[in-house]
Amino acid sequence: MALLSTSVRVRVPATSANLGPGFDSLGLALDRYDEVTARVAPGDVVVEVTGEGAGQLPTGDDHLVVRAMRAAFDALSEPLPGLELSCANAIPQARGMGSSSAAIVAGLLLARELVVDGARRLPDPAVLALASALEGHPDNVAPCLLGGFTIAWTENGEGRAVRLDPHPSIRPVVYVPATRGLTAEARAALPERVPHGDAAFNAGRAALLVHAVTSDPALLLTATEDRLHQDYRAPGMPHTAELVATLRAAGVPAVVSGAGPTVLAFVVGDGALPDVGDTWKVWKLGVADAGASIVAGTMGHAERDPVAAGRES
Ligand SMILES: Nc1ncnc2c1ncn2[C@@H]1O[C@H](COP(=O)(O)OP(=O)(O)OP(=O)(O)O)[C@@H](O)[C@H]1O
Ligand SMILES: N[C@@H](CCO)C(=O)O
Repeated sequence: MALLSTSVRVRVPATSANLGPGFDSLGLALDRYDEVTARVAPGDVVVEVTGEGAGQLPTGDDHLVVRAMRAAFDALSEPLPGLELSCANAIPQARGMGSSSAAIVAGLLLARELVVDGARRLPDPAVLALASALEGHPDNVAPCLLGGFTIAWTENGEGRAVRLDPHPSIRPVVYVPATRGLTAEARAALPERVPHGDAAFNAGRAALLVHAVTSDPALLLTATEDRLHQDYRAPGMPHTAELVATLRAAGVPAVVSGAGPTVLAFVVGDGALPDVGDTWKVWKLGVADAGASIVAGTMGHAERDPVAAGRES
C-alpha cells in the first residue's frame, strides 16, 4: 500500500465537443468549473454533492468520480481507500457541456494526487488515455485536461490530443435548456454509414475549422457546418435544432454543443446576438486556457501548475 495524501482538491472545466464538423475530435474548454475535494477517511465511500446534480446524482460507489478514482487506483494496483468526496458542481449534467468528462478527469487526477509515490505517478498521456477509455471518446476529456482548443484522436486504441490556442477574439456563448439529453441516446440516433460526399464535406469543414478557430474567426460560419451528426439528432432535440438554425440565419456561428441539447455560439469581438426569448439560460463564457488543475492538497501546494497545459499527450 502506497503512502496516501489525506486531502486533495481538483478544479475541472466544462467543455464543448464536436464544434460542428469535428465529431468525436474537436473540443473547447469553457471557464465554468466543478470543484471536487477528496479526503481519505475510514469506512466506505461517502459523496456530498452541492450545486448542479444535488439530490439527483448517486452518493456512493456508483458516483462517476468514484468510478474514475477506482479505475486509477486499479491502474496503480492499489485498493481504493475509504473516502469522503465533496463535489461543488457548476457544470449542468447531461446537457452537452462535458459533465461526465469533467467527473472522470476529476476522479483520475484526485487518485493520482492521493497516491504519494512519484515512481508510479500516472503520466499525463496515461491519464488522457484512461479518461478517453472511460468516456468512450476523447473529444471532451482532451480540452478538460489540456484547456484551450484541442484536436483529439484515437491511436492503437488510446486517446491522444494536441492543444492549440483559440483566437483571442472568440467568445463562446452557451444556450442551456432545462431539459436533459444523454449522450448515449444521442449516439444511438446516428446511422451506421454515411454518404461518402458527407464525409468529404465534413473533412473539409473540420480542417477549415482548425484554421478559423486559431487564426481567422471570420470563417467560422462556414467552418462550423456539419453533415455527420446534427441533422440525425435533430428529431430528438427539435428546440436545439431550431435555435441553431435561428442563430445561423442571423449570421452567428452556432452548433449543437457536444451531444446536446445545449447550443454553442461563437461571438467574435463585439458581435451581437439576436434575442431568443427566455427559455434558455444564456451563459457568456470565456475559454478556459489552462484545463484541469489541482487547487489544494495536504502537501502544501496551494496552486499548482495546470495539468499538462500546452503539451501533447
Ligand atoms: N459531476 C458528476 N458527478 C457524477 N456523475 C456525473 C457528473 N456529471 C455527469 N455525470 C454522469 O454522467 C451523465 C451525463 O453524461 P453525458 O455524457 O450523457 O452528458 P454530458 O457529459 O453532460 O454531455 P456531453 O458529453 O454531450 O458533453 C449523468 O447523467 C451522470 O450519470
Ligand atoms: N462526440 C460526442 C460528444 C458528446 O460526448 C458525441 O457527439 O456523441
